[in-house]
Amino acid sequence: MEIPVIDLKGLAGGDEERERTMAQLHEACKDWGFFWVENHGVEAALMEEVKSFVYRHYDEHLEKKFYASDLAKNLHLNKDDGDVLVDGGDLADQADWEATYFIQHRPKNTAADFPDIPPAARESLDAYIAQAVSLAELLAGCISTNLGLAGAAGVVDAFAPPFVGTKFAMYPPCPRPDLVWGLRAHTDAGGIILLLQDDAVGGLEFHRGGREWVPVGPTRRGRLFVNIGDQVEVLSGGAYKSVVHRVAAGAEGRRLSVATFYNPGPDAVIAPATAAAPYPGPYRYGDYLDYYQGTKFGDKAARFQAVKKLFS
Ligand SMILES: O=C(O)CCC(=O)C(=O)O
Ligand SMILES: [Fe+2]
Repeated sequence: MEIPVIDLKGLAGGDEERERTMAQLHEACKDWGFFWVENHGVEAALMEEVKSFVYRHYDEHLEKKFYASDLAKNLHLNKDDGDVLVDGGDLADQADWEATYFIQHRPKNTAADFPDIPPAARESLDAYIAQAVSLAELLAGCISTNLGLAGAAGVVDAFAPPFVGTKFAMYPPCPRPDLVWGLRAHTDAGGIILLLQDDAVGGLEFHRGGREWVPVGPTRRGRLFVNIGDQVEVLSGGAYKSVVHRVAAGAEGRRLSVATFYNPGPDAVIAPATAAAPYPGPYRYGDYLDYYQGTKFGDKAARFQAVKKLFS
């Protein structure tokens, strides 16, 4: 089965078309937890400008540092000596083969803290983020409607004031993809995640139905990829699930991804739609996040249980 592709143009159509699109979105959230969107309102030219910036910034500022890191040096040693100096199992449990940086956009824009971003790139980034936030808010509104969550219970109000930030990532070619992941399996802590990713190199995989790993594959036709995080699962009372995903390290070609997280603000209070659901809440999102930092690569159900005990 193919990952759903939702054409968001339908939301602006007549009643029937809009209803059909809303139903497609509901099915994608309920049955998959991840999907592609097209006609999403984020300009293709801006997407290209952001990607060019990420490549250039990596080439100029990050690549050398990355290959000088202990992780990269150890993997090269292994390869050259034909000798296993690092225990593979342990390494894959401890490190990710990725070069990343994070910029916060809301409530505060921290792009100015990065002197390496030239003004023109900064302008493209800001414009891209403004459109990405509009898209996230559109999806948040549709998700709330589909879940029957009105007013303060809806995603936008529950998250207010939202935290928005972007993780820029490059997954460099890896000499030993058998020893390490690009990014270990996890669910995302927050709300709605918009992913602008590579159109040539794949590696991202989602664990569908807890049974099979579904490769997302390179981006086609200017689409963006969307997945939902733990807070949408909690708000929905489990109607929608955040899905475990990981990134495989690849031997050939580097992979780019730009993940924009539309999350609750730290003081937002999150609670499940129905009291009967086996979910924590109400809790402060900042408390959830503190607990998540240490358990990101652990079991989600255990995390929900622990948060319930600790904070609800
Ligand atoms: O790089 C990707 O495609 C996904 C990144 C991701 O899952 C994350 O940062 O949470
Ligand atoms: Fe993720």
